[in-house]
Amino acid sequence: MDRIRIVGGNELAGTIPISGAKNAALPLMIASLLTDDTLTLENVPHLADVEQLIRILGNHGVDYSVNGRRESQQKGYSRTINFSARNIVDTTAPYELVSKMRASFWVIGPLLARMGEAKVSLPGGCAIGTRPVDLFLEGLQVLGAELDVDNGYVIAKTKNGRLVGNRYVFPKVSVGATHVLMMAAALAKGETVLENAAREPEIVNLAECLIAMGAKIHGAGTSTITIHGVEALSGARVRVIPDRIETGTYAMAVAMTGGDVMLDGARPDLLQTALDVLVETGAEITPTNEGIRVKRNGAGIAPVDVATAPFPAFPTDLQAQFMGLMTMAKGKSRITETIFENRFMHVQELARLGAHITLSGQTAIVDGVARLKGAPVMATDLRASVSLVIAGLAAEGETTVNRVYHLDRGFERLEEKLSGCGAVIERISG
Ligand SMILES: CC(=O)N[C@H]1[C@@H](OP(=O)(O)OP(=O)(O)OC[C@H]2O[C@@H](n3ccc(=O)[nH]c3=O)[C@H](O)[C@@H]2O)O[C@H](CO)[C@@H](O)[C@@H]1O
Ligand SMILES: C=C(OP(=O)(O)O)C(=O)O
Repeated sequence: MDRIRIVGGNELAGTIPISGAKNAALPLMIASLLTDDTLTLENVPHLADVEQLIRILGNHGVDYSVNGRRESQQKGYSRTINFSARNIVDTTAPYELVSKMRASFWVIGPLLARMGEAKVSLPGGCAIGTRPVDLFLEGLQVLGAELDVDNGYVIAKTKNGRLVGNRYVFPKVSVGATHVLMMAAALAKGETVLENAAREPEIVNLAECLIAMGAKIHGAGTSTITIHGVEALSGARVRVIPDRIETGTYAMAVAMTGGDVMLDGARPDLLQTALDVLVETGAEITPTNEGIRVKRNGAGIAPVDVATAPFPAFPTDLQAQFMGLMTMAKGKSRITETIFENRFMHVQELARLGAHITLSGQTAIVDGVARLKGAPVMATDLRASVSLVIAGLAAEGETTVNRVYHLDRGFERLEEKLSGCGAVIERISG
């Protein structure tokens, strides 16, 4: 199993290119199931989750080509991929494929909308909470689906071959359920109104894609999304937005080590709350035509309290990285996780590097220390893993992060991007 070895202590300086967003690319790829035409996606990141979803879509009969070829020549770089779901040959998404990744469950929406049936295994994904799918099921039922859960599979059918538009008020904001119901409603008969919908930029990216495919959608990016179902959708060409979580992660790395880095291609509007928090910690953030410039020097890191919440608030996917940063703040900070009930797995690993963190329910109290010391640590989930990388970059001596397959799910060329800015970081294979 690969490991990442870091020798901490260097400031970061240079340019880091920001990749396409994993969490936008995945639903856009799934949207290809809605049409028998070709959906072309630009800026698709080269990540383990993307490769896994290609396999899952392939099982349904989706063909793909990368820049006109089956495989990319340039391993590890964002690519343009054409997806073609001309013939859907199988409406079952099996356990072996779906259990590896949460978002693969989302195929249930387009399969049901286009084919009138779907059998999808209950999902896996990062172990950060119980992550039920009740909202997906309730919402699809409101659109007229008949559902059964049997042997770990959701078996879904439409009554007369087509879903029927309706009003659904999410009892809780859910990114995944908003994606799924928006895709399902795009081909339903009549109008659907989704209230208390997620407002994340990835929802807006998916809505832009569906609209380019001929869907009639208003209000994506607000809490109320209205969808007038159409009979069929066509192909389109759509660009995946830059990854706001990757952007925030590298911004926090610079805030941690000090230095001066240009995050090339980053969009500040996708993570304004997190950038504002970084400014409070003492980092200098400058939006430019190319992206976002992040600098910190001198005065050290100021402690700041944060609580995660749905967009536009501070994202849960940056909570672990921010905790990494706060471990070396000049004082105490409180970090409250409100989205997932078990997203503090990084606490005990950060403690191995010398961090002082205590947990009180859903709040972590971080008492900043003057220095961290390198140690072997274990990656437990995607964002937790990268918080250990951030801490390792600032720790004295050597840190080894084990189980880096978590990192490969969501960070394209991490070692290359960081070493290009002066970090001592390498992957040790085997
Ligand atoms: C691939 C992808 O885009 N993943 C992101 C997506 O995950 P995901 O779409 O799984 O997250 P949700 O927004 O659905 O989850 C939010 C909360 O709602 C709960 N819930 C969700 C659905 C449901 O049917 N019932 C229910 O109770 C979840 O357990 C969680 O507590 O949004 C999360 C919140 O921003 C991010 O951390 C993930 O990185
Ligand atoms: C939690 C994440 O992914 P997933 O929803 O696929 O588990 C993530 O991207 O941080």
